[in-house]
Amino acid sequence: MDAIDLVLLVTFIFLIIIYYASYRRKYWARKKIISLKPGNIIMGSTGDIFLKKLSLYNYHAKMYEQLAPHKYGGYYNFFTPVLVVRDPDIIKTIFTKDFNYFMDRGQPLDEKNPLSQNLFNLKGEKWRILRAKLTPTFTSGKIKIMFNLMKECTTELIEMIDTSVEKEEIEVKEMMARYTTDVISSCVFGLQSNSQKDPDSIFRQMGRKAFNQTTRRSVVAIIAMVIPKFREIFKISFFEKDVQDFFTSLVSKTIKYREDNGVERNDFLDLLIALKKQEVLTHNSASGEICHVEFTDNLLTAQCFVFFSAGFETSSGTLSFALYELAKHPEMQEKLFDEISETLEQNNGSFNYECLQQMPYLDQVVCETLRMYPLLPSLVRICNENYQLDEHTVIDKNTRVVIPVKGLHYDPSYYENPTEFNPENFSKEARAKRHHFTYLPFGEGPRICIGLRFGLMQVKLGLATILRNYSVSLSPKMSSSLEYKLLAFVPTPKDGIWLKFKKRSA
Ligand code: HEM
Repeated sequence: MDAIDLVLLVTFIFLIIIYYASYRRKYWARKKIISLKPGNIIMGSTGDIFLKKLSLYNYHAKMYEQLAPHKYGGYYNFFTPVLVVRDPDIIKTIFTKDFNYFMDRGQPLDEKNPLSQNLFNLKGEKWRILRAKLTPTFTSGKIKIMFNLMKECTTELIEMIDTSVEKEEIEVKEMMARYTTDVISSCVFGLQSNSQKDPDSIFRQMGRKAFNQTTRRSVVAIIAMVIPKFREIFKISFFEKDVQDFFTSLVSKTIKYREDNGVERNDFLDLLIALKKQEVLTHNSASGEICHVEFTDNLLTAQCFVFFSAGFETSSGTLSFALYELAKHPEMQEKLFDEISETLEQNNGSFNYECLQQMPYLDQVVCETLRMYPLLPSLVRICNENYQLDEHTVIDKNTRVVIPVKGLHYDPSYYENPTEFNPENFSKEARAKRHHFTYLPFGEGPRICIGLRFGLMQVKLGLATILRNYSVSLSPKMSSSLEYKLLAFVPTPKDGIWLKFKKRSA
């Protein structure tokens, strides 16, 4: 091939891409649905992430603002049209009444990878059966039993802060991750991860690896934006192989040990082993087909893994953001400290499950933290059948539907001065006035976070324990607003969260 042929070939390929892009980018216009300007020829509306250095975390909030005042509208993720639903009534219908059309998140599933068969990824009937079986594992009764395991970890939390408090300042994101890693390891696997004593414990190393924004992960994320099925086609797991191997071997060894020695520990693993004994689960789906789900060791391992991965980073993030906001607002911190002191006085100086549930201001602070810093800034559902959204619009089968959680949480028509941290947003009166579907830090409907109660409990226990012992203030190197890593899928402050801790007198 000579140089002219090569130039012609390149021009031809370029023209095909332009033609394909401009055809795809007219999708919303063809459907007469309002949409954002297609933006960059290759990247679509997503170009803002790369060109304007807008973090993925802030991106969907921006979509939400730009599509105002419409109830819904489209944008283009590279070449893929995505529907953003802004209206809380429609969101409610999608999450609840018409859930059957929007059951799945469109996560890639790899039949050969045991860890991929977890509750977060699973689709359709298989998800439905597993969810029904796992739900009783998370009742308040079961969480209450695990409370003592959780509480043991707070003794080490205080020891860990005591040993670090001599330092000028502490990076709390990492510190809180060490606490939640210990809690989750104890309550899920029944093992002491020792992450609070040893920052480089194997559990913490694996947890860090599972969430770090590596180059590999960024490249995979970008390719998956261009070709949504990329990970599914090439069976590319989100988690690195050594992380997967570590958890697979850990769970199988622990199950064997417990089964051989008749050990019971009242943790998630015990509850999952009990399900295993129920053998094959069958269910007659709505379509009449029979679906079999066998509760094998692999399926069990996948659930342990998702409890670990979904459980520690979300809770440690919430804790760190709460401490950051309380450091910025000493008057709120003191109000919370007073509530903690009173509660302790009435409970012989010790927290129990019930008293933590009965601390209204603690609840308001945690809810407000989750409003300002939702750990999943948007929720995704795939429409599995053509769906009549309203009298004008049908959503086509396989359309990706985004619920812009962060956008709703920062909408001034629902939250006055949304960029200000204000726990009064969650007073009884304020809650009663607001549409329920304008606050979605745990999602909603049948696919709502299964670990909600557990997550809230570990956050509240951690926060109350810390504030009972220390007051916190901002390190001088912290600015009053946070910048986030560009492609991280949970909000990750670029330079960490640095706080000063001062021991309170006993
Ligand atoms: C503050 C802590 C937490 C936050 C903010 C959080 C948030 C979320 C959100 C937003 C979803 C998606 C819901 C939807 O799509 O409608 C989710 C799902 C899920 N979460 Fe959590 N989560 C937290 C803690 C936990 C914990 C502690 C566990 C387990 C021990 C857990 C396990 C899961 C699982 C398994 C799912 C998938 C549920 C399903 O698809 O049926 N989460 N979480």
